[in-house]
Amino acid sequence: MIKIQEYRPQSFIDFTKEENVQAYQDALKKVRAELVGRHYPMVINGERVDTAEKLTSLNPCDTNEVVGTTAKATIEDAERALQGAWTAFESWKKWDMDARARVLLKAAAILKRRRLEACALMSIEVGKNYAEADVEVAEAIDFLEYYARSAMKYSGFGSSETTWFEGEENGLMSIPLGVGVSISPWNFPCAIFIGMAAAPIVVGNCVIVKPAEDAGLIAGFMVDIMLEAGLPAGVLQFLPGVGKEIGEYLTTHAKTRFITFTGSRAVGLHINEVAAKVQPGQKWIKRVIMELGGKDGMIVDETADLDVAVTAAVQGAFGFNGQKCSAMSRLIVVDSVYDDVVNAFVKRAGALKVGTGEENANVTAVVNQMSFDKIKSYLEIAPDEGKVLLGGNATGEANGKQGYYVQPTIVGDVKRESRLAQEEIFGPVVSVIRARDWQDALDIANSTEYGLTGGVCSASRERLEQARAEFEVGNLYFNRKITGAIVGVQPFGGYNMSGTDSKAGGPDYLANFMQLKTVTERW
Ligand SMILES: NC(=O)c1ccc[n+]([C@@H]2O[C@H](COP(=O)([O-])OP(=O)(O)OC[C@H]3O[C@@H](n4cnc5c(N)ncnc54)[C@H](O)[C@@H]3O)[C@@H](O)[C@H]2O)c1
Ligand SMILES: N[C@@H](CCC=O)C(=O)O
Repeated sequence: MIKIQEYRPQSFIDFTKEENVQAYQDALKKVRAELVGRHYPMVINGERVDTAEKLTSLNPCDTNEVVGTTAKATIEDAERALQGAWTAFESWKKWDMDARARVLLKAAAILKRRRLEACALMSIEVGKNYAEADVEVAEAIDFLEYYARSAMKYSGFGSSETTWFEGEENGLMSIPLGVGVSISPWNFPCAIFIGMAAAPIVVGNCVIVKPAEDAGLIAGFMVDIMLEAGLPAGVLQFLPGVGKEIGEYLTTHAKTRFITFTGSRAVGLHINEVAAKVQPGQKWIKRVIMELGGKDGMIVDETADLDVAVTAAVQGAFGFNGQKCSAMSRLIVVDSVYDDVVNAFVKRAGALKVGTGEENANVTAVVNQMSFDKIKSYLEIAPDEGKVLLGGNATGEANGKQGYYVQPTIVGDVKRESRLAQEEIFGPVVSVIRARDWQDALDIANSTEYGLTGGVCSASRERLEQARAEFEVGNLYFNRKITGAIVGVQPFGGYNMSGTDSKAGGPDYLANFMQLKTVTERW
């Protein structure tokens, strides 16, 4: 077994220190000189292969800027990648678990050295500010480090415990599934992208990775690191392309053994449906692991520390412009403290600066035109569904730059059953809902079809214990923000329509990508 230190999450960079801000700005210059304008081809069977058509990544904070391009895979490319991955599987599955884990550890080491480059690239490609980009790259390093260590417990015959039985040897072997497809979103294009690839790979599977259309460059950057770390040809097939085309082809394909998907509820449910249909020649029931959207609520009751609650609300709602599945999009406040909480929340959110990721603004542009239009459509109905207390406009401009800018928006007295209170908007828009009392607040919190993150700000032990038992979410937080789960510390995944609760960054996550074989030998 490899001798390595116990897993410890990465610490975050302190951007209150001038030298760290300077280092970030130097990285932005380096990335602008070396990565912006670059083209990433596909990687199939270890070869870089290009396509006639390309996908273009735009800077959302300055839509006049093309950040770079990737190949746009065709159905034929997808077929070749799938067949090639099955060939690679024949040898990769026989690699020693430690040897596979070593590739992840090496990739983590390279990423640590290139940490600020990865951050800077995301500031330009998806508009993350410094802290948001840093937290994400730290998470990507953590996934690699954590899954490498987790894999070791599945090494060898009898790696899972069975009960002793006289006269026999019994053992439970964990074996990889085969070739799967990993389809990722643009909002965590480094951490989720690499976490969903590294986990199946380290336990012996081969994976076709299909990044989101808006974030192909950071995905290409991460693939380069995995290859530099020594991943053999065909184990990780990089297939940038359009979800509705190659994503659809691969999820429907008879030779796809598993699908790991993170993205919207609509696409996730569609994939779940097509994957369930058995295709001619298909030998297995496809395993589907999916993490979807959220409409996450945080309750503030009359016993809460107001300052703690408002800080948690601002961080949870507006971090990366509310473009997190975990974002606090519903603030549920009990009537007796409603005015105090909401006034303080509006005041604090009103001080947030809107601008580019590169300028390290608090709130930057949302990712693309479709997202901008969708958020705008919710802002249009906001005055009918509540009282707009802050923002309310999709300006499309900030500090002279054209981009997908939306003002931080707070809508008060939103009705609990309204669209604003029930549908995932995925932008800097918060619905505040007035509850009669604590029990009413908990009922409102549980009144959506989602169940990803949730929070309670309260000093009442009794209420916290009730929420621990009754708040229906996969990740529940007390007296802090409801975003920012750390690998190994807060395993992440949702209930109900938020997903299959696979708990990325948790102790059992790798089991999603293995099948168990019980072997008995009578002596
Ligand atoms: N629960 C979580 O852990 C988690 C984490 C991040 C994001 N999300 C969710 O992701 C969503 C935002 O991401 P998005 O806009 O990229 O989501 P999306 O569903 O639009 O796209 C996700 C991926 O699916 C692909 N895709 C689209 N149609 C497809 C099809 N028919 N077949 C196969 N693949 C297809 C896309 O190309 C993309 O790579 C939000 O709903 C957010 O809550 C959830
Ligand atoms: N894991 C992240 C959210 C990922 C979804 O967008 C968090 O905990 O905030």
